[in-house]
Amino acid sequence: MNGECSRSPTTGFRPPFSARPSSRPGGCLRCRRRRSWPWSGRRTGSTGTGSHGFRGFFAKQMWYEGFTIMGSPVRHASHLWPNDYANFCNVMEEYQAQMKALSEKLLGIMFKSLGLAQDDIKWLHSKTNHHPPQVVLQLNSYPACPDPAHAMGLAPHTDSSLITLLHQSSNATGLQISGDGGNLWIPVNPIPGALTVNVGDLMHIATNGQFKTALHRAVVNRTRHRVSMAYFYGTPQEVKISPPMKLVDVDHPLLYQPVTWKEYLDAKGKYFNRALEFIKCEALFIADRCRQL
Ligand SMILES: O=C(O)CCC(=O)C(=O)O
Ligand SMILES: [Fe+2]
Repeated sequence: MNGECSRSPTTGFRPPFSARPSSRPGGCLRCRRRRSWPWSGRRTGSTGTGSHGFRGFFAKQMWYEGFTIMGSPVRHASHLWPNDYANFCNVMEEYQAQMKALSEKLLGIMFKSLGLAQDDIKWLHSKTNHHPPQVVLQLNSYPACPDPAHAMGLAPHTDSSLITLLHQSSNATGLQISGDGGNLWIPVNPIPGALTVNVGDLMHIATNGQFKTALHRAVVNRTRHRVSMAYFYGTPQEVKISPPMKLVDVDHPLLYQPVTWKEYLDAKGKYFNRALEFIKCEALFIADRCRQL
């Protein structure tokens, strides 16, 4: 971890999870007096509401709460808004359908730009593959924070997906990206009507490092409550990801061992931002270690 986050005091803040449950979906988003969404602390397993899945890697709590959706959000939404969850669920399902189509189109273009044909990436095409790609929709909320310089929204991380399509609310800035391992951070400000596309770890593996995974973070805002929606498009559960041989030659040796997304997520769960290092091909891993001695 870097910068201001690591220097932050561990006291002085109340976490932003103070709202009462609302009976109306989105009601709290419209209410100026409420500082957060009503869903903190109800995460069970990998879906539902609460703090971020990777909070365990950081000593400090993130100024953040989220709602993770895989497939239908009905179970969690009906718990949050017992009398009125259908509209929310319909919108989320329609959004996921649109994002899926867009992700497949973008991935096709990205692979094509590397000279790859459909046959080289058969696993990508859900129509020809019996196992659908794994996808996750993550709703992120960053309430206004009284001292943004000493708080972290979402800690520096790379996404584990192939690609992530990110919608940011246009009322506040927050997303930042780093091309140099976290020394310099560049804002990626929202453009109304535009999505941000992040290259994730799986794409990095699948293209033998030609598309590089993007280190990013979200900072918080003193007066504005910011929200974002991240749609993570991954690979089918059982598929071992490794680059097509067209991307491997003497000048571009195979960088990573073949992994399924599940195996990669296990590595991410253990090593977090160093997970890619741990799935490197053994010879490269040893060479890296020797260089560090
Ligand atoms: O809120 C943002 O801009 C970033 C969200 C993000 O990086 C994520 O959900 O993985
Ligand atoms: Fe992310």
